[in-house]
Amino acid sequence: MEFLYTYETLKLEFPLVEPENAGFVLLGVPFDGTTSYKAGARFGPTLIRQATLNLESYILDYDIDIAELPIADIGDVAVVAGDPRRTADRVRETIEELKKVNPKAVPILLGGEHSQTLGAVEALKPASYIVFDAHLDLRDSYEDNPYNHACVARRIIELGIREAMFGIRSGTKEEVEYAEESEIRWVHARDYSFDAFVDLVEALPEPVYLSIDIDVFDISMVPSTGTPEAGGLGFWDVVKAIEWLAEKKEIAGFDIMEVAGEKLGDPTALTAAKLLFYFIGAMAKFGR
Ligand SMILES: N=C(N)NCCCCNCCCN
Ligand SMILES: [Mn+2]
Ligand SMILES: [Mn+2]
Repeated sequence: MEFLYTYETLKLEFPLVEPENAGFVLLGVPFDGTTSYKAGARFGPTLIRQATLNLESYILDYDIDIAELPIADIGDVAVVAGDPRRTADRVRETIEELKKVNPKAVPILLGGEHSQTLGAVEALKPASYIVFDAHLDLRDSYEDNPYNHACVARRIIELGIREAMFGIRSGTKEEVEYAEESEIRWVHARDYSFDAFVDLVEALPEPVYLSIDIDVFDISMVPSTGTPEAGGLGFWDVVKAIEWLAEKKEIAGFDIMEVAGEKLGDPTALTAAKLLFYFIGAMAKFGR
C-alpha cells in the first residue's frame, strides 16, 4: 500500500509483511530541528534499522523468533525541515491512513526528535501516556517554539491524556510545579524501581501509548542523543516495564525517540535496536 507522506528506506533484513496484514508497523521519523545541544536525530531511524543487522531475531529468554511475526516497515516520513508541527501532522496523517486499513496494527515510531511523538498520540488517542525519559518535557514553549521536543509531554497532557514518567533527572522548577498541578506523576531516575513503576501505572486507563526517549538510559549506553544526561536507567529496567505493560495493558502505540549519531555502529542505535526487538518479542510473548 502507498502512503501519502512516506518513502522507502533501509528495512529490517528478515521477511516483512504488508501493513494491511501486520501486527507491528515500523515508521521512521528522521526529524532533527529543535534540539539545542547535539544534532543528528535525522539519522536515528536509519541508524536503528542498520543496527538491527547486528542482532539475532531469536530472543533467547522468550524462545521467540521475531522474524516469524507479522512486521511491516512503511519507511520514513518525509519531514518538513525545521517545522516540528507540520512534520508531526504528517506522522498523524500516516498513522491515520494505516489505522483505516488495519485497525489492529501497533505502530512503532523510530525517531528522530521526541516532538514527533505528538503526531502519533494525536492519531491514536490513547487514554494514558507512559514515558521513559531523562526530561520532563513539560515546558510550555522552548526557544520560542511550543512544538520543541522539550514541550511534547505538555502538548499531550493538554489533550486530556493521563501521564506517568520514569527515569526523570532533568527539568525546571516550573515544570515540576506544572506536573504537580496537572497530576502528572513521575519517578526520578535515582528512585526508579519496578515496584515504583507498577505503582504508578496500575491504575492508568487504557489504551496506553508507551514512549521511550532513548536518553532515559545511562549516558554510557546512549552517547548520541540530542540532550544527554548522566545517571540514567539500565536496559533491563525498561525491558521489565515493557513486559509488564504487554501483559497487563492494551498498548495502542510505541516509540523509541531521540536516537542520533553520524556513524554506523553507534551504541545508541544498538541500544534502540535491541529494545525494539524486545518490545516486539514481549508483545508476542506476554501480550493479549
Ligand atoms: N526535553 C529536553 N530535551 N530538554 C532539553 C532542555 C535543554 C536545557 N538546556 C539548558 C541549558 C541551560 N544553560
Ligand atoms: Mn529526554
Ligand atoms: Mn523527551
